Amino acid sequence: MSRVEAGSIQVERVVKRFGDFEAVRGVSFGVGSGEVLGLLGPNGAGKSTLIRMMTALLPITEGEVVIGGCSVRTDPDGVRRRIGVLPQAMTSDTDLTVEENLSIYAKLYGLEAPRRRRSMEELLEAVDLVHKRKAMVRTLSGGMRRRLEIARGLIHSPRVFFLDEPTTGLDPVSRVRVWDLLKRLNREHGITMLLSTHHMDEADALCGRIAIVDQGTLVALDTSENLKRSVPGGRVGEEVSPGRKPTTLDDVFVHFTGHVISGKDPGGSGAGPEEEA
Ligand SMILES: Nc1ncnc2c1ncn2[C@@H]1O[C@H](COP(=O)(O)OP(=O)(O)OP(=O)(O)O)[C@@H](O)[C@H]1O
Repeated sequence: MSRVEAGSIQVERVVKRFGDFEAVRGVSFGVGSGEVLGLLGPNGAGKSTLIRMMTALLPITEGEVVIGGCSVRTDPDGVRRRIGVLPQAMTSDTDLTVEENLSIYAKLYGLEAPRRRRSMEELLEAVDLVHKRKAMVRTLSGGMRRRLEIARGLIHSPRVFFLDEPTTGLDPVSRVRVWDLLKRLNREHGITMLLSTHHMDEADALCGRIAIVDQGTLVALDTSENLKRSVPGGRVGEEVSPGRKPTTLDDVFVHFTGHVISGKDPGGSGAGPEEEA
């Protein structure tokens, strides 16, 4: 299989029904290998349901998802091997060390000892936690813990990484640090990323293209710039005339969904500041 295929995602006419309720209503889109796609939408739009189907956690009612040439319907285990997942909630074990958390996941994925050691070393380096390898997770700052969980999600070298609200709850410094890490992982390793977020600045900072979902339907999919231009009267960058404000992704979001953005907490809550230089 070529590298291009290994990191690609195809979502074809995907439907999810819970009883009579259609939470996802025939969504189709593709993500190219190495692309970073943002998934935006108001609460209840169907983002999590879509991601849970794409990550083989929830059966698809109709349609198909193919990741790296592997069907979620017919080969969910194959999909699980090809993808990494960063859940919204922090799920690392606080009573284990950084290294132990990584090691458990590496073993779960069946990585043999030499590859396990190599992968752990590379990732500890990548997420800048070498100096914390023996630290108990409960002693880490929120930002460090999130970086550990990013490393954990990549322990088996997946070509595709799903991230559910990767920086929610982090303080501003930690958020930017996680953004920088994700950008570097994408740039240097070509990892395809699909991330859901409630933060327009995050989508703008990280995502090559942005998909907006509302009431189970894909209502827009394009680059941030093109989305801004597509809003009536939308102006970006140098096109902005003096005295006029540029169109923001917030404006785009309101235009396509009729909702104002929820969950705007770039100041974070409760995760504590970074404890390191
Ligand atoms: N297991 C379930 N049974 C019934 N309805 C469900 C189930 N899971 C989700 N839903 C419904 O499907 C719709 C989409 O929910 P989903 O969690 O995917 O939205 P979301 O876009 O991720 O929202 P949020 O941003 O709040 O996380 C909602 O109306 C939700 O109540």
